[in-house]
Amino acid sequence: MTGLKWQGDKLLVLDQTLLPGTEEWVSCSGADDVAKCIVSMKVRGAPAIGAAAAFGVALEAAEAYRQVSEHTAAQMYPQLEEAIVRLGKTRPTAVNLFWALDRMSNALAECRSSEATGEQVVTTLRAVAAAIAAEDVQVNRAIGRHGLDLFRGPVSVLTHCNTGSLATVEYGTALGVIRALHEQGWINNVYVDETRPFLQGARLTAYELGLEGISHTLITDSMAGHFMKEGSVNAVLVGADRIAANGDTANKIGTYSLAVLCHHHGIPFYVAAPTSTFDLSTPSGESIPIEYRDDREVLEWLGQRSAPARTSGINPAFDVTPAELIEGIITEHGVIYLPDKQRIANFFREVGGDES
Ligand SMILES: CSC[C@@H](O)[C@@H](O)C(=O)COP(=O)(O)O
Repeated sequence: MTGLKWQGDKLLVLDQTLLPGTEEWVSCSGADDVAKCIVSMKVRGAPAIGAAAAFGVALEAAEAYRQVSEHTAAQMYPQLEEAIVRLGKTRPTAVNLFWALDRMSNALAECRSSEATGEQVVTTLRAVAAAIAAEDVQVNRAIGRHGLDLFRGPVSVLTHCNTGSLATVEYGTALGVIRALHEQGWINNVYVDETRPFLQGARLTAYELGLEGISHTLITDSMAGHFMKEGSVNAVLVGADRIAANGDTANKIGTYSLAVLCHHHGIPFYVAAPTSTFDLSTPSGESIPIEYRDDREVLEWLGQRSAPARTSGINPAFDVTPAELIEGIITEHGVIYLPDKQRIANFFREVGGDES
């Protein structure tokens, strides 16, 4: 399954806020439509946001090309630069958004320096966006394969938030590893944290696992320790929104608590993420920007106030897990065991990634 359908002249976004009850696709024809989908969480999950934003820039190029009278690329650039800025302001934590927008920006700069025609700009940006989406699927499948190296046979795992096809372009990161384990017949059960307050686990992960026929049990976030203590959980697998140069990892709020619980119970805690989720220019988790969302997500339940009228709330959407609590980061190029600054730098040197 996928939550993004690229149709060349438009992007269809599966409205994730309505799942699992209703499958409704929203049609986007420009960067603003895509930005609104990201802000309202119709599309969410770090790699999915990146791919959607890239398509948003490509759609804007077609829109700009239709509007310019003489069809010269020079007239299109200000509109496209504005679109990139607009998309970059949608959500602050998931670095894949900025990674994808940088790729689109670089493509635009190349068009400019090669004096491309307006039509060539449209074609180029469409091709780069489509490549970002296609690569994501391949990368997730590779993460799934490398994740198998960590296991020898049947296991029960616990996961948090949604890291599946809906959070990516297809297949998923942590959920991709779970899919790969399931394909081996190695999943006894998946404990799915409901993931308060937005319920990505209850609404989306349970939905995806159900579609795949993967055995799963929904729990509230606060039950994780109980099931670890009774020996029901063999490993925890989560995704990431941004990984700093020293391995500190920002992910959905509640991830840090899971890592601490794993440490206490001697359960391996794994992060599954593409190399595009590493931000090597951020030295440690302290500098990762954390998104604070509307307090009403905490103070209300199904749109009805559940807390007393005068009670205030606070809603950080992500937390940071220190690298020392992470047993391994599963990437498309292999696993970085016991990640730290040196091991991550060595890894990127070996795989030939950008270390700037
Ligand atoms: C492959 S997804 C990794 C993370 O993006 C995911 O676990 C997560 O935290 C998503 O947060 P969200 O706020 O739903 O966009």
